[in-house]
Amino acid sequence: MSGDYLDWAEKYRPTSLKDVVGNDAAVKALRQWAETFSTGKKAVILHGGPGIGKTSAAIALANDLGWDYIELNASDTRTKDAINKIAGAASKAGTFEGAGGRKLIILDEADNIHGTSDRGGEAAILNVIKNANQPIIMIANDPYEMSKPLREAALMIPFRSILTTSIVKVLKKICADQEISCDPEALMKIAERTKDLRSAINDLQAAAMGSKRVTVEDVSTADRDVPETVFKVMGMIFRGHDMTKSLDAMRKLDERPDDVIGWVDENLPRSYEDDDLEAGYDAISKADMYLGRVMKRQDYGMWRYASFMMTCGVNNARKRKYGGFVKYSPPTYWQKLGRAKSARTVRDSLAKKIGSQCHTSKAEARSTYIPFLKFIFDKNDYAVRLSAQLKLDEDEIAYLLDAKKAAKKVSEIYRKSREMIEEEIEHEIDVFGHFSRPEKKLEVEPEEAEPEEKEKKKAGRKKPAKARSRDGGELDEDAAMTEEVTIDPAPQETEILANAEEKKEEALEEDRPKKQRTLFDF
Ligand SMILES: Nc1ncnc2c1ncn2[C@@H]1O[C@H](COP(=O)(O)OP(=O)(O)OP(=O)(O)O)[C@@H](O)[C@H]1O
Repeated sequence: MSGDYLDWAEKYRPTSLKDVVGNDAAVKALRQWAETFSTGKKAVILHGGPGIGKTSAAIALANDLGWDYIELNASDTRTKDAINKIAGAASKAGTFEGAGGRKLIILDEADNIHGTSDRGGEAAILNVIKNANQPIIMIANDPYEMSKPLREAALMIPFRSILTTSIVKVLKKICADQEISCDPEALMKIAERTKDLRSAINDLQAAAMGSKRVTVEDVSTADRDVPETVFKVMGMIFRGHDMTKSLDAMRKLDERPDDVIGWVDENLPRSYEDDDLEAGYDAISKADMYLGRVMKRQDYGMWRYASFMMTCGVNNARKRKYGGFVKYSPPTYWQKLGRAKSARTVRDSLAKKIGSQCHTSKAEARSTYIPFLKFIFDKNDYAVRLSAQLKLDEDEIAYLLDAKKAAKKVSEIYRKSREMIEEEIEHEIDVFGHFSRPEKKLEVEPEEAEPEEKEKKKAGRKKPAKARSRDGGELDEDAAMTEEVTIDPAPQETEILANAEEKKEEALEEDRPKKQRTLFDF
């Protein structure tokens, strides 16, 4: 196998019938039909659910028998011309023969032939089946969507879902080839939720993206993160054969049409090309127009047309067959909106904090103070002090610095500001309780004070345990203690005590680290 495939389902498509997993009876019947082609029916219909190996078996058969093959899509209006050409060429001996003497026509989506406006397609196929000497394999999910004459002209070979154990075997082989270590439980989980090998391979690829190990968590996270129903609807719109099913599925979704259109818009360019892409955008623009009318006229009946255009319209825009793995994503503008919203929240909480410190409105804080703060936050020293003063959290610091929350600078400023706040609290407690440091510095004691009074006063200062708390009860006790000290002093004593208090305050002031009192007091 060669080529650098992005799509694992394509990369691991079986090239020989012996590699087709499961469906042994169907594979056997197909081989027999091919080997007895000249005497039997000219066409077969391989039918069954999606992703179980119908197309793979057809291609593998051609490989095994050395036949050339051409893959056509029944829903493509150009198919009729192509088939006519092939049918015409087939009558000319020699020009149409592959290495093994045959050219196989693989006609995909044969059950969708009625979906085309060009009914001539079906007649052309019938004509080829009847007149040409070349084999045709028609692939269909639901053969009863095909006309009776077409069904009767072909041999019907049913394909069934693949056993979970067989799916696990295929996934294991892929893991080995990709050099990925994979929890058997994770493989089981992938296999159990689908009977379709293509989906299982896609799920494995999605879970293994960017890693060389796949765990159950990877598989479950993929489940959890994505609202699967939206993804299913995307699959029906971009890959489904029945446009009405996509509309029904969308209606059952718990999403508003104005949200679903974002999904369709996001995933359209990943799913379609060229003309299909253009036609798809055309359908989206019509859907958008109806959504606009809903808004303008408040006429929610218009949602019906919008929904129709974004599902059936986009589905019908597809004229070609697309293979390949498409990882559907939520609209990117949601992600942007999410980011913008969180930035708005941070800005508002910041404005509130500034507003209450500076006695200004939130709006004023937003328009005047925040830009100024952003400017002075460049000076690291100010940033720490301001962060402490405003008790900023990391989001708010990051906002002012225009940095990511995880940035080292942000966590550094945050840490230092928290230390500063703690120091400040401790200091306030000290001052409030009148203990420790001031005691040492205070040299002036009122000599005349009664020893008993002095004792009481000292005892009053040494009440740290209670002074630590600011609750009412303890304050009262402390206040009572002060009262005891100041009760009925002699005039001289009053003056001396007042002096002593003044000096004590001065000493305290000197001893106190420079505290920023207002936001802009540096
Ligand atoms: N039976 C199988 N054996 C091996 N690989 C398979 C089998 N079925 C599906 N696959 C894997 O899934 C991919 C898609 O399978 P395939 O195109 O054969 O499905 P399909 O039945 O034709 O589906 P659809 O009806 O949607 O076209 C293949 O490329 C291959 O990787």
